[in-house]
Amino acid sequence: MIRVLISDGLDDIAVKILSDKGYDVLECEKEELLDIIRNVDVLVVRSATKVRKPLIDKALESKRLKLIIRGGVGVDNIDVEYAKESGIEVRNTPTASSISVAELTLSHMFAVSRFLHISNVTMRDNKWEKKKYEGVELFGKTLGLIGFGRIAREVAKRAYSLGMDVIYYDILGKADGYDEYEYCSFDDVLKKSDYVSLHIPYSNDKRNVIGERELSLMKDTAFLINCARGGVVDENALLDALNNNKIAGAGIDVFEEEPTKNEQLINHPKVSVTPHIGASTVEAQKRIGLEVVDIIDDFFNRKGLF
Ligand SMILES: NC(=O)C1=CN([C@@H]2O[C@H](COP(=O)(O)OP(=O)(O)OC[C@H]3O[C@@H](n4cnc5c(N)ncnc54)[C@H](O)[C@@H]3O)[C@@H](O)[C@H]2O)C=CC1
Ligand SMILES: O=C(O)CCC(=O)C(=O)O
Repeated sequence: MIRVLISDGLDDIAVKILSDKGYDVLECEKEELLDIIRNVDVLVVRSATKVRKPLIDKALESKRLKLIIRGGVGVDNIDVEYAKESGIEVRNTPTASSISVAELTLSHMFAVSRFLHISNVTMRDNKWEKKKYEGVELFGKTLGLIGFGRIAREVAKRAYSLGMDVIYYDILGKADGYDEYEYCSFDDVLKKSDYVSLHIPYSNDKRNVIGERELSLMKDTAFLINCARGGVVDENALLDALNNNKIAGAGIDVFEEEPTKNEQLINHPKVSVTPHIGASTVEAQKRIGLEVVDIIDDFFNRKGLF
């Protein structure tokens, strides 16, 4: 029987379909993984479980693990090269959560523009700070996207329909078929935008894409939104920029360390925070779950093992 181990959870419908199809489905906490990994064929994770060399080496003791699936986009929590060298296939679900992350990005843009984050806190403290909370409209402003892949394109479409001008930079260059948006250099996106939103993967080679230099290029009135990965932004440089009024605010879903202990950042009045919930919607998790089922079916049918 093909055994599928789910760490970090998977949508209930997907778990039921897998069981109904005859897979032996186990769910475990990440602390139990090292004990169980030798006895499974498939490992399904989200972002909390780190699949590094020690865990892969444990799996190699039995050579049973054949497939690791990241139920999500970023595979920075998996040592993909080492897994592949060890004969273990790694897959992800790249499109399933794009709309959810795009909507969260817009949510942070609205939050910081209209003080939703801070008035939710102060009103619970019996304060009525109406005069302090004169915000700005998104309409007519410029949104600058760093990275122009699947999520950024969903953000662009929505921002454009709100009356924003959209500019973008991507290491791959200008994208075909998007003439309503302007392609700019990296520095020009930072200089021209009222909102800079990051939609790039985390890379060990280029950790802090946004640091002191980049923040200094932004307008004093601009907002930085990070629903991509912690570590893409230098959190100390961001705090300095916020405290020195170098930028107007930030919306952050992802942190250098998760769960974050950066209390200065999460309690900052100019910052709207969420605990890495970009993909945490009913719809995205259902799509991810169903895609995970398809990946497992395809993999074992392809190998003639099921
Ligand atoms: N907050 C959350 O819960 C979620 C966060 N994410 C993050 O969002 C990231 C983007 O996801 P997608 O749009 O689906 O990926 P994608 O692969 O479709 O797009 C990423 C784009 O960034 C570009 N890029 C890479 N490095 C760059 C750099 N240094 N400067 C400029 N462009 C660069 C690539 O060429 C590509 O076009 C993921 O890698 C993941 O880390 C994804 C899903 C959920
Ligand atoms: O699984 C999650 O909630 C994290 C989503 C994410 O960051 C991703 O898919 O890259």
